[in-house]
Amino acid sequence: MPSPSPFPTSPERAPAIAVAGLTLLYGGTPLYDGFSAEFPAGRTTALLGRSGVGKSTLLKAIAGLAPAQAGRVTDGGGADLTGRVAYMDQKPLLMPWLSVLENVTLGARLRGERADTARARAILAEVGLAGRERDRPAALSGGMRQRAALARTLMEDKSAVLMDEPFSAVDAITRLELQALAVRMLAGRTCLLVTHDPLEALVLADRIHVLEGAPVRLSPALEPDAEGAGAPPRAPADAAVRPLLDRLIGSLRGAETVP
Ligand SMILES: Nc1ncnc2c1ncn2[C@@H]1O[C@H](COP(=O)(O)OP(=O)(O)OP(=O)(O)O)[C@@H](O)[C@H]1O
Repeated sequence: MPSPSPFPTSPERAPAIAVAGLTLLYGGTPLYDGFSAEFPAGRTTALLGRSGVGKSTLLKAIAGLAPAQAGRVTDGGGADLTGRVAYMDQKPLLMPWLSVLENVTLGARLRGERADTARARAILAEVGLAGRERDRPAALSGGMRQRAALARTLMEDKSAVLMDEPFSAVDAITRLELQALAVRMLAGRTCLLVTHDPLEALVLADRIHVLEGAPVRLSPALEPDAEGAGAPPRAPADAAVRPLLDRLIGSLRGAETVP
């Protein structure tokens, strides 16, 4: 009998992610000022923007980890998202005193649940870390630590997933493999993906926004499928992807730089 997938389809219906009236100041300057946006249920939305514009802060605010002065995050129908969201930080944030396997099963143990170590091992194998389960994070390369953090996020099996540059530290081939894995595991979930790479956004996302300005504004969504590029994952060299890449690079060039 084939072994069950370590990525079961989430039993819960994926929520939309609706941000309403987000206001957040750093040093007295509003980074977000009454910002509202809705990201559709069951879809992957990529967020691009120049360095420092506020992409990570938006993800953190949605995860409840940024010090917002005002604003509400709901499923689009008024219910909050508590317990339904997995968040992967830009930095791997692994506990240095725990093994890789213990880091991946940390969420369950913090909740007082029995950790499913068989599933954790299967996910670690999927991200290319089979055989490294007992290592401490310090014994891993930067890219391996990022993959361990990705495994911990996948382990959470939430219907909404926030990922901040999840593939930035890995080599080109590993990146392609992890992108394919992400498409498989994110199917049916609501995902917000922060990336610096417009091509990565075009490979993975159903919708793409560029963040710009201070306070932040969101560009209208680019929907590659509606532009004839098909559904993700898209081949980076696909002829329909190229003009969209040019368009996104143009939007990023034209975006107001952040002081
Ligand atoms: N904890 C903090 N305290 C003060 N300022 C902060 C804090 N976190 C972020 N900022 C500031 O908020 C702005 C947006 O930061 P953020 O990390 O969200 O940008 P980003 O678009 O994700 O950047 P990058 O692409 O370089 O990761 C920056 O000017 C940054 O210096």
